[in-house]
Amino acid sequence: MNKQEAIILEEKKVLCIGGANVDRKIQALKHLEYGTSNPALSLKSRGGVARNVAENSGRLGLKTALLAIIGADSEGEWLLQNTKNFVDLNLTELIHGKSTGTYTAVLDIDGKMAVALADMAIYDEVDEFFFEKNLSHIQNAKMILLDTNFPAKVINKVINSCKNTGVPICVATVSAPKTAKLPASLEGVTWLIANHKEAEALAKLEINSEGDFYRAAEVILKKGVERVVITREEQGLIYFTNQGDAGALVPPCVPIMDVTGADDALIAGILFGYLNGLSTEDSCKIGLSCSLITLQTSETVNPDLNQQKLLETFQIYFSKGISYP
Ligand SMILES: Nc1ncnc2c1ncn2[C@@H]1O[C@H](COP(=O)(O)OP(=O)(O)OP(=O)(O)O)[C@@H](O)[C@H]1O
Ligand SMILES: O=c1[nH]cc([C@@H]2O[C@H](CO)[C@@H](O)[C@H]2O)c(=O)[nH]1
Repeated sequence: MNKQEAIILEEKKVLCIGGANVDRKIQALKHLEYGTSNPALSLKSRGGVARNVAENSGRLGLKTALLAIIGADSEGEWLLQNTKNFVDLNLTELIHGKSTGTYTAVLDIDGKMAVALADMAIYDEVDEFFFEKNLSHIQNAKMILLDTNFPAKVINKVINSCKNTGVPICVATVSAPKTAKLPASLEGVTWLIANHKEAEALAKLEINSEGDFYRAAEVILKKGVERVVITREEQGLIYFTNQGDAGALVPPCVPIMDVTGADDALIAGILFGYLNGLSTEDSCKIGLSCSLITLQTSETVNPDLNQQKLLETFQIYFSKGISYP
């Protein structure tokens, strides 16, 4: 049996492509005062959008692999050790002479991010050769999750491959500046998940009202996306599909420790619902349940997440009228 046949025989996986970072979070102990020193508490956590979605998905029981690059340094080793129990890391490469990506966020007393810095020069090392080398895995995935950490050329090639093969793909926009790396045509994209600022950047319009959220979603759909989700912090999210389904979902109020990673948990939950045959609305409710679980921990991925916890949270807040898979 050659390598190609072995890949096809293997159980298909959700392949997450993009960032794997070390997160450094500094939580203010009182309301932040700018231009002076603030008392704070520091925390190091596993991060990177693709890695976070992969870990959350793995914890939910989906067979998941990560296509990422990390530095051949102690931070990279720490990341591998803390990811390998949930995610197949065979495709994740160690790069000598480059530092593992870091994300440093300053959080206000309420757990909301005040400012964050992304030191991720390592992702510039990802080139078309890296894509070609991994093409058979991309073509044979059950589903692709693609974030916008890698260079535009690579992002473009992954989206094109999915368009040509019909492998479903979910794009996570990551940040407003990185949204600019996405191609003008998003044909072949099954899900696109963006926050308020990322949706503004992608749709090239300001979102100031309820109607503006739907206007932005419509512009994004016109680029060829099948389903778009725009998240909006405590107001939850709106979804809009090219089949004409649309709606707004508002989560319940829960005590918040740290918002970092709530979006990545939401994406993993949406993928879990979608791959289990749920509707767009119900997949989004599963996603919201996962983000509620993440908001209540200071870790970027809640180590207590599992299918049982998801089911309990989902039933408490959203069970009415849904047939859970
Ligand atoms: N304050 C909050 N209260 C309740 N839910 C929240 C809150 N903040 C975020 N969420 C949940 O997390 C989801 C994603 O949050 P948000 O819109 O802030 O995206 P994001 O900025 O990409 O998130 P992240 O901070 O994880 O990068 C929301 O759709 C919502 O379900
Ligand atoms: O440019 C980026 N900023 C932030 C992240 C990651 O987002 C996560 C929170 O949603 C966090 O873990 C950070 O590493 C990234 O991968 N790229």
